[in-house]
This record gives sequence, structure tokens and C-alpha cells, in this order.
Amino acid sequence: MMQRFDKAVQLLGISDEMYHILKIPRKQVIVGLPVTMDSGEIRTFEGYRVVHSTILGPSKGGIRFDPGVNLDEVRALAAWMTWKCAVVDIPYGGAKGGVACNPRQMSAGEIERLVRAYTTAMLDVFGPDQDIPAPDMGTGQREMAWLMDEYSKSKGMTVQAVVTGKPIVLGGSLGRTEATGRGVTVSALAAMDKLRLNPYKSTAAVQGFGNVGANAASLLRERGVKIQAISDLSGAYYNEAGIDIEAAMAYRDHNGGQLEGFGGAEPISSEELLSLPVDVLVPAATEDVITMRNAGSIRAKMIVEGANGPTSAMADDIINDKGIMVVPDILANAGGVTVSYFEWVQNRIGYKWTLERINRRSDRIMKDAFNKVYKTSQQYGVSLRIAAYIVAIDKVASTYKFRGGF
Ligand SMILES: NC(=O)C1=CN([C@@H]2O[C@H](COP(=O)(O)OP(=O)(O)OC[C@H]3O[C@@H](n4cnc5c(N)ncnc54)[C@H](O)[C@@H]3O)[C@@H](O)[C@H]2O)C=CC1
Ligand SMILES: O=C(O)CCC(=O)C(=O)O
Repeated sequence: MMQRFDKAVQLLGISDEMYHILKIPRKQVIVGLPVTMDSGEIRTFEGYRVVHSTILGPSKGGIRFDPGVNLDEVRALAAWMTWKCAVVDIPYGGAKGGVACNPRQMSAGEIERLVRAYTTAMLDVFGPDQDIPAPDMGTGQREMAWLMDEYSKSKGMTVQAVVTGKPIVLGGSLGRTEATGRGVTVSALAAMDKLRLNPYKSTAAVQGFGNVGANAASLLRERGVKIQAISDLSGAYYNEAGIDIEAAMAYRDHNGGQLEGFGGAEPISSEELLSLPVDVLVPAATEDVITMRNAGSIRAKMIVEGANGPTSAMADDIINDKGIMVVPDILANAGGVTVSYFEWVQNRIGYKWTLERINRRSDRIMKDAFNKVYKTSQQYGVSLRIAAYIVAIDKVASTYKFRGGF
């Protein structure tokens, strides 16, 4: 995150003082979370919430449950949220949270107790005007429902707007589940248009088959793109003629959330998936999957980053030299936080929007953001990634200047 940030700051000519204001997170909270496991044993988990910036509005960002979660990762993810919200021009700052745990090896009861303990520990941080969490890797609607319930109990009233990505019955928004994958699709189509690629004659490979990957694959398929490969933690699966994405989703949902044993494609290695000669590669799993080690073998014409930070900074140059267009994470996956913003607005006005209105508005925001970043990349002669940072940093820095008060 910092390497791209430094580059964009140099191009923008930001002062040293502003550099440090933008670099250092506003708040970093680490908590110990004792939880009674089903066995009766008490295990203590470490949880984090980093608020990177609140200059544009309340901070916003998901909560990750994964064994690899650590403070450094959460700090980078929080800063990415600040830049992401600024790129799509929504009135939020950036934050991110997480707990180092393996939800795949925990029962629903254990996860619920962990979510409630985390929420209680973060009561001073969270709030509908302060800091608004949402789902990320390893969490979803169910966890957001428990979070809202625990927070509401502590306040003695129902506070829907404290969290987004909730189930619809609890005030969740129509379209939020598919929103990130939808935004990835809108960005991919906009980029394909620039490269004059016809979606109906194009192919894609998608890494990660969770919320973002599966929905992106399904929506790209709907727009004519042939999905030749998909993957998850269990492995990668290839079918030259195209994978039936709906069948793969149904299989996953009846197979403990995993694609393992999926019959509609042949198994390949995860590395093979990344180097397939497809038009569009969508990394939608986790960080640092495209690195110096494998960037040289990528044959896709474009990479559309569904995940946060899937490409290491060192790999950027190799990919740029190969002439591969990259639609960066802070632009490509911003559809999720955009519809989260709509959910928060609906909660606050106490009114529900139709799916048609939500999709129309989020598609417009994603297209406008893509066009602005594309124009900036032409103007500065830089990649879409650096252009997205320029757009975001410029907005946040100029807001600071207007607000003053240092
Ligand atoms: N859920 C959301 O609305 C948003 C998520 N993101 C980012 O998208 C990425 C994925 O998030 P979700 O889909 O929500 O998570 P998820 O937990 O729903 O799914 C993650 C998927 O990736 C797979 N996976 C994990 N590590 C892998 C690896 N090394 N190789 C192949 N597959 C692997 C898992 O098996 C699973 O299929 C994360 O980087 C997250 O930060 C970004 C914006 C919004
Ligand atoms: O929906 C949100 O508020 C945030 C989603 C998120 O964590 C992300 O965009 O990385």
C-alpha cells in the first residue's frame, strides 16, 4: 500500500506534513477476546480495528476472520478503504477490522460468541456516525446480524445503521450480497471496452469462489464472458468450454462452502489458473497472490482485482512492462462499499429502495469512477493503479486543507 501511496504522493507534489497526516492511522485498537469453546475450554483470540481516516466522514470497512489476520495487514486494509471510498466519492473514511481465527474450524455457536465478544470490545469504536463495519473474508450476513444485535442491546435500542451487509430482514440492502462482484463486472466491462474486447468472445479465470469471486463469475457469465477456470482453498478447476457457474455455486453451497470434488471441470493447480491465456483474470481471494515470482507467467490481457491487495507492489512493474491492463482493487472492488453506503442511507431515512434503483445508482458510480481514473491515467501517463491513488489522495488531502484545524 505504502509503495503505491508514495509514488502517487510524489506525482501530486503533496507536502511532507500532509504526507504524514495521510500515512499515520487515526486509531489502532487491539483486543484480547476470551471465548468459551464448545468443549468448555476458554480460548483467547486477538482482534483488531484500525481506523485510518475519518476526514471524509465516519470510517467504513469490513471485518475479516482468518488465521492470517495481523495488525500490519489490517492497517494496510484500513488505508485501502480510505482510498477506495475517496475514489468512488462516497462520504466515508476508511477502517478495517479482523480477528485471527479459523472460522472453518469453529462451530456456529463459537463464531457467534466471538462476534459478540469482539463487538463488546469495540463498543467505543463502532457507531453509525463513527465507524461502520461490514463483511470481509470469513464473515457475512450472519456475523453482521450478531454484531448489530449485540451493539443494539448495549444501547437499549435497535441501531440498524451501525453495520452494513446485514440480512434483509434486519435492514440489509437489496443487492449488497452481489454488489462487490457486480462492481468488478462493471469495471471489467469498462476496461474491456477500452481494449476493444467483445465480452461475448472473451474468456476469464476467477480465483476465489466466495462472495466476491462467485458473484463476479456469475455476473460476467451473464454478460457473455466464458468462465474457463475458478478456484478456492480446495484447489482450481478448469473447463475450456466454460464452467456452469450456477451449478458450481449450488455444488459449493451443498458441500460445506468448498468446490472440492466439483465435477463440472478438471482440477488444475492454483498457479496454472493464474497463468491461463484468458482475456480477463480476476483474483478475488486474498493478498499477494501475484508476486515477482509468478507475474512474468501471467498471460491474461487484463487483471481486474476483486480482492484487496492481490498484486504485490514489486509485481506491478513486471505486469505493466508486459502491457497488461490492471483495474486496481480500490476501484474494481468498490461496488461493495458503495451499496453498503446505500444500506446505511436507507437505514437512516427508514425507507427501502428497489433493487433496480440500487443497481442503477451503483453501476453509475462505478462507471464514473472508472472514467475518472482512466482520464487521470492518461493525463499523468501512469497505470490505472497509480491514477486511482492520485484521484483518492487528492480528494482526501484537499478536504484536509479546507477543514484545517491542525
Ligand atoms: N465481501 C466484500 O464485499 C468485499 C470483499 N473484498 C475482498 O475480496 C476478497 C475476497 O473476499 P470475500 O469474497 O468476501 O471472502 P469469502 O470468505 O467470501 O471468500 C474467499 C474465497 O477465497 C478462497 N481463497 C482464500 N484463499 C485462497 C487462495 N490462496 N487461493 C484460492 N482461493 C482462496 C476461499 O476458499 C473462498 O472461496 C478479500 O480480499 C476481501 O478483502 C473487497 C471488497 C468487498
Ligand atoms: O462494505 C463495506 O463497508 C466495506 C467492504 C470492505 O471491507 C472492502 O471494500 O474491502
